[in-house]
Amino acid sequence: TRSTRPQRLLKVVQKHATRGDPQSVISAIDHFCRHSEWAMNVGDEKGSILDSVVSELNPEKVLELGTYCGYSTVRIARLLPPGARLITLEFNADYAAIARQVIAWAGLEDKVQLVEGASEDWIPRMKEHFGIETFDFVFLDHWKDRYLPDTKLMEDCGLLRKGTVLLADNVICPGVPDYLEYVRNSLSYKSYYFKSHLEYTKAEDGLEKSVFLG
Ligand SMILES: O=C(NC/C=C/[C@H]1O[C@@H](n2cnc(C(F)(F)F)c2)[C@H](O)[C@@H]1O)c1cc([N+](=O)[O-])cc(O)c1O
Ligand SMILES: [Mg+2]
Repeated sequence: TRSTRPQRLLKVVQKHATRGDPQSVISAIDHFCRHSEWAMNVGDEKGSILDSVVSELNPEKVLELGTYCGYSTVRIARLLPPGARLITLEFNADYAAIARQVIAWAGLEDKVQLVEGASEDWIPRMKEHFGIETFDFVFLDHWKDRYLPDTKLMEDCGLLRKGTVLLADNVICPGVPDYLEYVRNSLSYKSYYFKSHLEYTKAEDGLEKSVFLG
């Protein structure tokens, strides 16, 4: 039977990227998705904005919601200092299996912990299961109707501290209107919009950076 898109992405990485070289993994995926088959990676244009936010913050503890094939996982983990940790949540076991291999090909498995399951099950267990008190940086790129409830859940679980940065993908396309309204109007956040384009297309999209004020 026909392969899946994530399986085709992994094959491209294993064929065209160099083991242990995260940039070559990123470039191989971007080239394939721009010239052969679109996929819902944050992509190179929004990815550069993601890079600049991570580099400026230098986070020790990172949470990613929505691993998919591991493209943004690799983008973030490659910039983390030694000892820093990235926990990435993925609901779909098939996607998780692909992402593990992409992350390993990039040589970043020591910095990344991929956890399979639902956010509402794992967010409340971050402290007792992973020994995480609070996160320094959260990248939201999972189901768009989960951005707001999961943000409220992270608040309620005490996982955000003064200065924690949330960066949300797709705030225009597909869009996350309830999340945007919340972070832009809540007195607990200072929010900034980074205008960009939907990955590998000319459509408008953007990232929303929201700093938790405690
Ligand atoms: O739908 C989009 N993304 C949804 C992404 C969803 C991904 O997040 C995982 N997840 C679900 N729950 C969890 C957690 F964390 F809760 F466990 C993780 C899903 O299994 C999937 O791999 C999307 C769509 C477009 N587009 O143009 O249509 C462009 C994009 O950049 C997109 O991100
Ligand atoms: Mg996205």
